[in-house]
Amino acid sequence: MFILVNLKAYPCDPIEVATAARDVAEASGVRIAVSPQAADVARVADTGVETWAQHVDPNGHGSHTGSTLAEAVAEAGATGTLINHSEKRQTLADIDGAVRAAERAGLETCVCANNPAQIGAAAALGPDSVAVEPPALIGGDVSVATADPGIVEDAVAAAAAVDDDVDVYCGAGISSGDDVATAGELGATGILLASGVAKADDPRSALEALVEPL
Ligand SMILES: O=C[C@H](O)COP(=O)(O)O
Repeated sequence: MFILVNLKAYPCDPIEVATAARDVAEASGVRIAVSPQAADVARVADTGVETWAQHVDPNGHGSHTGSTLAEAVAEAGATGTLINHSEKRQTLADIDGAVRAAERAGLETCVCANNPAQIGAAAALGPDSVAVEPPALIGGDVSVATADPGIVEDAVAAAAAVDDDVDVYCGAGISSGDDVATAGELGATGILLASGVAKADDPRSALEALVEPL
C-alpha cells in the first residue's frame, strides 16, 4: 500500500512531517510520500522522503507567468505529482497536457477524480495512477472506505476496464490504520490523505498508526 500525504496549504511544519514520514517508511517498509507546497519541494526532498508536487501545469518553459513547471518541481527533487486534485481542478485538455508534461520531466503521475466515471476518463489519459475522492468527504472525520465503499470498488472496476496498468488510490477522511486496511480490501493500492497527518498534533504518531496494520 502506498500512502501519499498531501500537506495542501495547511499551516504545518513540512519538514517535521517529511522527517517523520521518512522514518516511518524506513521502519515499516511501507511506501510513504509527502506532497508539500511547491515552494517547499526542495527542502522536503532534502530530508530524503519521497516527494511529490501537488500540481503541475501542462506548459513547458516559456511565457507562462505563475505556472508550476513539471521540469522545475522535478529539478527541485519531486519524483511524482498530483494532477487535477479536487481543490485544483483542471480542464480535460489541461489534465492531458499535465500528464504529458510530467512524463517528459520523469515524474510519476496520479490524476484525481470525483467519481468512477471520471476515474475511467482519467485512466484513459495514461497516468501511472488515479485517485477517487468524493469531495463531500474530503477533510471530514469519516473515511471514504467506510462511508462509500462502493465508490472505491466501482473506481477500481472503472480503471481496470480502461487500463489494467493504472493503479487506483482512494482518499477523503482517512485517518486510521483500519481505514487504510479497509481501502486495501476494497481494491485500492494507495491512499491519498491530508488532514489526518497535516493537522495532527503529533504527525509521527499519526503516521505510525496508519501503517500499523500493514
Ligand atoms: O489530498 C488529500 C485528500 O483531499 C484527502 O484529504 P483529507 O485526508 O483531509 O480528507
